[in-house]
Amino acid sequence: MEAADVIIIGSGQGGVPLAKDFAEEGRRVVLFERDALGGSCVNYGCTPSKAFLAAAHAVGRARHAKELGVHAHINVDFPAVMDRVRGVRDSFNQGTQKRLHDAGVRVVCAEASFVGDRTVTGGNITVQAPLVVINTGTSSKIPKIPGLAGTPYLTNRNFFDLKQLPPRLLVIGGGYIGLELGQGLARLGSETHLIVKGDRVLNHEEPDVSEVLAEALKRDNINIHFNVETKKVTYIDNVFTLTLDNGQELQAEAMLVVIGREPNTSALNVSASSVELDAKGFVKIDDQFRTTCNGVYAIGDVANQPAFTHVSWEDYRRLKAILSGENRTRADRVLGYAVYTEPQVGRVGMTIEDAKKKGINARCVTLPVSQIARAIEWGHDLGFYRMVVDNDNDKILGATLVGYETAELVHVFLSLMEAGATWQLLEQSVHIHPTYGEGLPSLARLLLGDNIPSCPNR
Ligand SMILES: Cc1cc2nc3c(=O)[nH]c(=O)nc-3n(C[C@H](O)[C@H](O)[C@H](O)COP(=O)(O)OP(=O)(O)OC[C@H]3O[C@@H](n4cnc5c(N)ncnc54)[C@H](O)[C@@H]3O)c2cc1C
Ligand SMILES: NC(=O)c1ccc[n+]([C@@H]2O[C@H](COP(=O)([O-])OP(=O)(O)OC[C@H]3O[C@@H](n4cnc5c(N)ncnc54)[C@H](O)[C@@H]3O)[C@@H](O)[C@H]2O)c1
Repeated sequence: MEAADVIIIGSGQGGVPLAKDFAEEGRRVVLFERDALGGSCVNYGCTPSKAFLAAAHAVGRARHAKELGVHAHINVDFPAVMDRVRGVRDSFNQGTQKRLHDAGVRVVCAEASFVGDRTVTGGNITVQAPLVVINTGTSSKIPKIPGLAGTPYLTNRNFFDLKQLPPRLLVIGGGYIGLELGQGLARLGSETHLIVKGDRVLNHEEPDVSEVLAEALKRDNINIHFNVETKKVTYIDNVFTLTLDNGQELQAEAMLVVIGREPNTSALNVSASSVELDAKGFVKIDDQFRTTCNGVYAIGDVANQPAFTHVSWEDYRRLKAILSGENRTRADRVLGYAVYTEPQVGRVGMTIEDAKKKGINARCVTLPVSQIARAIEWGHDLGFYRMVVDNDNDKILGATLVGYETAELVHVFLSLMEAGATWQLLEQSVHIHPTYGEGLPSLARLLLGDNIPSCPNR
């Protein structure tokens, strides 16, 4: 048995900086990682998917340029696209390795499991420490479709290893990953079918967000099959055949299965400790990241936090502050996120439905992007900006922005909400013409009762 000051399990987005900081302070830190350093974000998530979408959206924009009178001849060099994606991913992965090495973290390349309350084993070593942080993330949930097991289907784990563009693609799941990667491959040239269990894509979002996205996907020639389930899969002569419950059969050379995530806790053997899991297998934590076992904390996706990199990273900052004696919690932060389809979805805070459920006296206003001069000039007609405000104190409660690069624009709301601003502050702001940002004070002006947003030249 070895002794350390800190054990980190999993090199996710919070675990890596935590390990680095503690090691730089001179503490003995042991980090267990069973797969690639840097976790999902760096190796199978954000980094490769966004590098991939850079190519896909370049094609999409070139193709849609015909609406501007520009007719492009597009030649996709798919192996070069994917080489670049893997190059970006590898550089981030190597950066993670270097940061941990330079800080003096002892990295154990092995799966870790508990053998006692603060005692962890893996890769032929057993370590005990007063502080253990679990940052093991999630993995793809795989449906029990007859015939699926054993076929070379894709998940986010192996998608970025693709070498050739599949001529045809089936995507099971109409959530974040299905839409981002499905739209991406469609734009690069795969004939794409999206299989959606319910009656809309992105079903965690407001219904009109789903409508805009469905229209955008149709414009990319994606075939969306709503209200269907998959009954059977066969894979013969390098072709998948998917039988739907309405009897329809679809065929493709590639099939992407993206129906959600499940926590990486089964290998942890938490029953050897007092760490408790919830009914879905996530690690139970309190507002200060404490598990039910003294000295053991959990951060990021595995603790059932909103599954985003910036959340796991912010968990690290807050946990570090808590461990150094500050009275911080995870409960008081304004969280946003984005979906990197085209158009994008930028979200922060509450929707009007969320506000109503909480009993808040709230209202919302919505401005179609087609009312914004910049959108008209640039030929973008899909999307809308929406803001939710509290009627009692005028504070901004949330925003949904669907349109061009709204992942950037939504930060205006993140900052306003972090500052506790009222909508009148936004209404009085003078934004630059002609920009998409100009639509935000116009949106606020709708609360004054203006029917036509006061945007120059409109
Ligand atoms: C395709 C895709 C695209 C995404 N895009 C975005 C995006 O654009 N923006 C965004 O904010 N988020 C995005 N996400 C979500 C984001 O990747 C995750 O929320 C983020 O990685 C959370 O990380 P984490 O710190 O919880 O753990 P992870 O990054 O999942 O890391 C956990 C690590 O723990 C390791 N591990 C697990 N069990 C053990 C064990 N027993 N022993 C040792 N090691 C173990 C795993 O191998 C893994 O390396 C995306 C996810 C996917 C799948
Ligand atoms: N831009 C980003 O920040 C980004 C991008 C990708 C992923 N992520 C994170 O990763 C998480 C996982 O993404 P995801 O797309 O796997 O999950 P998701 O929860 O977004 O979507 C999964 C979809 O699959 C559907 N589904 C469930 N079971 C099904 C079945 N048997 N057949 C067909 N459809 C089924 C669900 O109804 C849902 O619409 C996201 O929730 C998000 O937190 C973030």
